[in-house]
Amino acid sequence: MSTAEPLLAIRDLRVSFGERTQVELAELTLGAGEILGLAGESGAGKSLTGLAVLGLARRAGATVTGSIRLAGEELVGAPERRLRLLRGSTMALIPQSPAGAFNPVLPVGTTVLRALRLHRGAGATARERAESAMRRVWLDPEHLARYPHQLSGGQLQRVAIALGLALGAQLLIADEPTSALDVTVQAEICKLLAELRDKEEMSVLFVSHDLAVLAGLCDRIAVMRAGRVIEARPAGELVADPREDYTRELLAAVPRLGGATHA
Ligand SMILES: Nc1ncnc2c1ncn2[C@@H]1O[C@H](COP(=O)(O)OP(=O)(O)OP(=O)(O)O)[C@@H](O)[C@H]1O
Repeated sequence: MSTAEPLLAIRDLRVSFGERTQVELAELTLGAGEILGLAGESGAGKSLTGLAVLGLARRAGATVTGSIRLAGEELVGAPERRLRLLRGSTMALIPQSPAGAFNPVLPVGTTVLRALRLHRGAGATARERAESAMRRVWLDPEHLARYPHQLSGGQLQRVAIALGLALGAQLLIADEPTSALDVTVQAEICKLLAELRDKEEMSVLFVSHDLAVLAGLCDRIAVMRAGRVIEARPAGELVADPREDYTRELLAAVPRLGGATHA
């Protein structure tokens, strides 16, 4: 990758189902060590954008055109095999509910080790990688021996992040990763993502309808409406001085961000 190119560069992206275009992005970029928030009301196209980056929108039946470059590599039109490989190495999905990512009848470590062996080959290092990744998400590696139901929602989410780290992800695509968690656990996951950004140059595309969460975590926020980005700016600026009425309305709905003054 040339140094001038951001880790993720989206240009002229269009995601459609039949005649209906649901996402139309002229340009959106994400640098190494940056957390970009995707905000907007339900149906704005946030998740679909994340799915398109992961190469999963086509599998969901969408037509995807334009360009999505990850570390200099074009993803739109890339073979499914290549996309599957990238999903297990360069990028990882952090889902809303990590429970779905783990087999309920297996210790979470078994799922993690299987994924590591599948993507990174066999070897004694798989266990070491898994244990080291657990420490990076502030969990004792002994948690690998537990079953999903023996872990709290926040712990399970951290194991999901650990799996992405162990696989070597440079980009985490987090789709509402905290909305199923209570507020203190939410804050803990955000703190962890911020630490991974600061210490490891991790990049995160953080999809959320919760502007308060995004404002506290993200370097930049892109506000989506009807499939388009209507403003994308540094988080602090966007919250303090929104340019678009729609952004102002979204902020007004969040009391913690001064809804009382905007309402
Ligand atoms: N598989 C699909 N088939 C047809 N339309 C779809 C499909 N997936 C998403 N859409 C449509 O694309 C639009 C964008 O959906 P998307 O899930 O990206 O919204 P969102 O901003 O993430 O909303 P939410 O916060 O509710 O998840 C919606 O109108 C949705 O109905």
